[in-house]
Amino acid sequence: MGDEQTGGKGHMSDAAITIKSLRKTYRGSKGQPEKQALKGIDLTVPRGSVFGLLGPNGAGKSTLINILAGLVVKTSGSVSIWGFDQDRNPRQSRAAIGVMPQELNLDPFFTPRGALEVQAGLYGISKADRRSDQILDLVGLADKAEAYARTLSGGMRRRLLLAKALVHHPKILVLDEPTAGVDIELRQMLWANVRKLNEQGMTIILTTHYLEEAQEMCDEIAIINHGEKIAQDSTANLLGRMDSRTMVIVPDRPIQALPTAENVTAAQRENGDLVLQYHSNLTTAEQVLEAVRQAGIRIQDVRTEEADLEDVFLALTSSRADDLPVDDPNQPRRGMHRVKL
Ligand SMILES: Nc1ncnc2c1ncn2[C@@H]1O[C@H](COP(=O)(O)OP(=O)(O)OP(=O)(O)O)[C@@H](O)[C@H]1O
Repeated sequence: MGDEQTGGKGHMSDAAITIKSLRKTYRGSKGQPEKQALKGIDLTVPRGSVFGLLGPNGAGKSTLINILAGLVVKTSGSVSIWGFDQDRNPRQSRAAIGVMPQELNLDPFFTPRGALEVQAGLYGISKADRRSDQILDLVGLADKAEAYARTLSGGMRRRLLLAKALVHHPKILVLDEPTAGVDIELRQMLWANVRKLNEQGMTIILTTHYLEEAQEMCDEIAIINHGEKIAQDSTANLLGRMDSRTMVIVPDRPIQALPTAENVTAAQRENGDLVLQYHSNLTTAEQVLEAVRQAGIRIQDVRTEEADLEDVFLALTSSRADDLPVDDPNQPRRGMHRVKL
């Protein structure tokens, strides 16, 4: 019935979160100009997804998340959480979402169990419905249930923040930079939990600076820049947009001259490896190899590297969206992890 009214696909109740024309302007204080942190964002987060919200520093991610969490008041626009309008149904929309914040602000005088009990009280969860021990167990804090928060390590505090976000069994869990500066063990615990919760049906929204992580974890990604959404697509489609390829060839002896071919950039690394860059919609791998043979180079070994989310991100957030970053193979690429020079 709802489908008839709305044409089906865009029906609010199909989405975990629907954001329309969301704006946030921070008032300038002490002579500072005002700051438009969000300039009219439209965003739909599908139910059941692991959704990545990415953007460079200052793009507006925290502002967006804090609006979802009810910590920042929007300037205009609408936010609907699990079908509940934030303004018209504040209680239901708040109950549908749990947020694990970035800051480790915990009351030092509470124990983890105490902190969860207080949180449950805030959400009006009856004693019989509380699952504090189960949640502490999930985040690996069962043995610290009675330790004071001030005695907990940074990692344990993060676990407790995750536990607090889960107390009221939200439909949607938001994680703001959950793995910034955490050790490998905690990172693995977090991702294992995220996967488990998602399999149980929870919608997950996360921001992360680790694009490899976003690529691995997220079904769908939105990229925001300067307060505007500049892309939203499935992770696979975003990656598919990039057709840049890098072929690295280990020649069997020092080379005399670089191969030349149209639309192919060739360079040599200090270790003698040959780096050829091309676009798969312009040039085939065979054409690249042919140019290599033409230059009299014999191949001892070869590998190719595809674009990853980092490339997509850089391409989209560089000043001209249609201007793919041009790689100088003699220079390490920004944040590049696969090409070791
Ligand atoms: N309380 C505030 N008052 C004024 N300006 C603010 C305030 N909070 C954020 N801003 C500004 O709004 C813009 C967006 O900030 P926001 O923290 O949302 O970005 P972000 O994408 O989360 O960045 P980061 O990854 O660095 O946290 C920035 O230019 C920031 O300086």
